Amino acid sequence: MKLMEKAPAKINLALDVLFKRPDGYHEVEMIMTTVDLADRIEFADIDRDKIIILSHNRFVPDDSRNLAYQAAALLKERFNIRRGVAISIEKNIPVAAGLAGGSSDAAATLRGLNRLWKLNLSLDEMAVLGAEIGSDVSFCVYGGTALARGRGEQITHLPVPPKCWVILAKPTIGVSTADVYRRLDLSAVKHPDVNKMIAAIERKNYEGVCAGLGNVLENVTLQVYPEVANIKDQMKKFGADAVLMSGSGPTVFGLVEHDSRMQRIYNGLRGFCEQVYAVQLLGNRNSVE
Ligand SMILES: C[C@](O)(CO)[C@H](O)COP(=O)(O)OP(=O)(O)OC[C@H]1O[C@@H](n2ccc(N)nc2=O)[C@H](O)[C@@H]1O
Ligand SMILES: Nc1ncnc2c1ncn2[C@@H]1O[C@H](COP(=O)(O)OP(=O)(O)OP(=O)(O)O)[C@@H](O)[C@H]1O
Repeated sequence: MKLMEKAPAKINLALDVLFKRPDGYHEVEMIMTTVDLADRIEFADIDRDKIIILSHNRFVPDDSRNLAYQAAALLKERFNIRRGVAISIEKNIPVAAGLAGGSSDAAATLRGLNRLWKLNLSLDEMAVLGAEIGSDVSFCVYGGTALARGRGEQITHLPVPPKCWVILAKPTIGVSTADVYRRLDLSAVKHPDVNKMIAAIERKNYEGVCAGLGNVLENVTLQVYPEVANIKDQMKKFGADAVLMSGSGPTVFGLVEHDSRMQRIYNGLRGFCEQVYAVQLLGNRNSVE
């Protein structure tokens, strides 16, 4: 038997870090939302008791370093599954971009194998398992829009944000999340107002969402990679209503309401940035269905 799951990318509309915890992780408050750019993952039964990862993207590991592999291995171990599976990843989300591509693949693998292996797990149960794989995986199990707390695994669902275009631009550098958190100096950050962002989302107030964008990791990455600042400047120049780096970067996103302005920004950025996407903000929980 074969089945398919969609694994959408996320952006962080707000990312605040409260403090560094004794376990080395950082306590965060983030507003995450899914966008209409997704990997497609196919799961197929195979005869041998083995996990096989297939992908045409040379940056995607095909062994136990792959987060989809780790999700399958976790389910096999936890539920004593003695079956094999071939996991084919059609990679559409840029890798090491701050868009949770690997985490979303892991979450889609939990959902897909839950169906293939008839495990009967709820989304809440899969979200708890997902946290063992990575901090962004729990959110990705649900998709939609949420406040994520703790190290990212405590999820409170939020309504769909106001409709708009999201232009994503990824400079040709890969950023290590661990490295960005390590460099963060909490005494020198400007904290975003996460509650204000939640209120703007609840009221479907597009201007409020634009005004509230903020990410305490942005300056850390900007200082190491000036090309990220350059893309931010260009996006503003071409007319984005608001611009922010997603997650630990390096992808920058710009929000815009009108189709014609979206087209202008997209065309302008394509001139000097290879990976540019114009996508819709999905933000509802059906985005993973
Ligand atoms: C930057 C974000 O993507 C924003 O959504 C997340 O906070 C990071 O999520 P992630 O990539 O799933 O993170 P993980 O794979 O769990 O952790 C990677 C590394 O980032 C650091 N890390 C991550 C999450 C967190 N709350 N505090 C941290 O300090 C840790 O050094 C960890 O070793
Ligand atoms: N399924 C996967 N897809 C892409 N990268 C993966 C996958 N599994 C493991 N990786 C590894 O994870 C690294 C980070 O890639 P990923 O695309 O998940 O980063 P990211 O978007 O910055 O994640 P996050 O926003 O959660 O920090 C890659 O360099 C790659 O080696």
